[in-house]
Amino acid sequence: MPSSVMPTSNHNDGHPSQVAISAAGLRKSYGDKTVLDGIDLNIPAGSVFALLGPNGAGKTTAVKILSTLITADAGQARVGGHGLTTNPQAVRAAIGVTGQFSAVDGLITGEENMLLMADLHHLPKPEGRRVAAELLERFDLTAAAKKPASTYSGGMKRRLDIAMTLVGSPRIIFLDEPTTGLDPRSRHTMWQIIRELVTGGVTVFLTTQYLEEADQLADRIAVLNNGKIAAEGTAEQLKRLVPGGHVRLRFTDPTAYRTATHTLPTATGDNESLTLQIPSGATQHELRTLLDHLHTTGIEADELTVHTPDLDDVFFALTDTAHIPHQPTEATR
Ligand SMILES: Nc1ncnc2c1ncn2[C@@H]1O[C@H](COP(=O)(O)OP(=O)(O)OP(=O)(O)O)[C@@H](O)[C@H]1O
Repeated sequence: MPSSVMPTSNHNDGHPSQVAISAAGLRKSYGDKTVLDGIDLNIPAGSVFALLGPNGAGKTTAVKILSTLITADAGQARVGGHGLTTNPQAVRAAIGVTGQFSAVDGLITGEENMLLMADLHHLPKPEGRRVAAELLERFDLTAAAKKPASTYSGGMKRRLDIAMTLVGSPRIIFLDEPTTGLDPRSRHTMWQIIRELVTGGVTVFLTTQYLEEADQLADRIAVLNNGKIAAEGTAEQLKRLVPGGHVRLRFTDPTAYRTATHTLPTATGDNESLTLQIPSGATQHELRTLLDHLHTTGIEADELTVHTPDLDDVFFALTDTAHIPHQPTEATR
């Protein structure tokens, strides 16, 4: 068993499942502002966990606590099999942290940043050089290696940051909003990097404001709101928590649209775009019932799309913030 994971009392198929990060009742306040109000976590080794929440929800605070940068006011946590308060040194040895408090020094080159990291991890010089060169190559930074990191683009800085984190071969990596501010191509590159890390057995604790990012990457997602975890589960489980499934019918003929409006009492219509929205799940049975009804009443829509709830619906249902930045997601499937 890797030293950075701990067995739980749960045994599956005769093998103990392994937990990379666990927490119970984590609390943190600044003055009279409660930021974390009793957070419980249980993150299996080798998985991606996404902590999702609006600005100021406490995501960075959770990362800082779990990576020993600050202490919680109450609660317990174990990271990589080590108690946060009883053995913070061992926790630090097991983890890597990248994100808003990046370790990249802009005044020195990418290569020098890497070599500094290798020194911090007490790697012998030749090995430090080899590891640095390998990681720079892996993250497509070899050509820029001799340039000051301050000249790097946002995407390059994030890649350097992750490369620096990997010098210590951490089994658990905290990525605090790893793609905030990146263009779509850099964001997809970062997603690919994260997937490769997980394939290599690393546990990833990700914070994000991007619903699509959590949907794409995470095995489990927790939505943080008002200091508490409002819901936790797989993307599919979370989507099932909220209503929002509907079928949309679009017409070009106003008469057909009006007829349909009268025969479908649960539908809400948009008279300008001649579309009708009918609450419906995406199950075969519900769709067949609707299609049968359309057929027997002679309604001929020009377009029919099925919309299943997405993480946007979940987010808006579970958090009380009206606006968060999000990437366009496939609204109709
Ligand atoms: N050192 C501090 N002193 C006082 N308040 C703080 C401190 N650090 C964080 N806060 C407050 O705690 C709350 C949570 O902050 P945190 O950075 O954890 O949120 P976040 O979910 O990461 O937000 P964002 O997405 O904007 O980064 C915010 O209201 C913030 O102002």
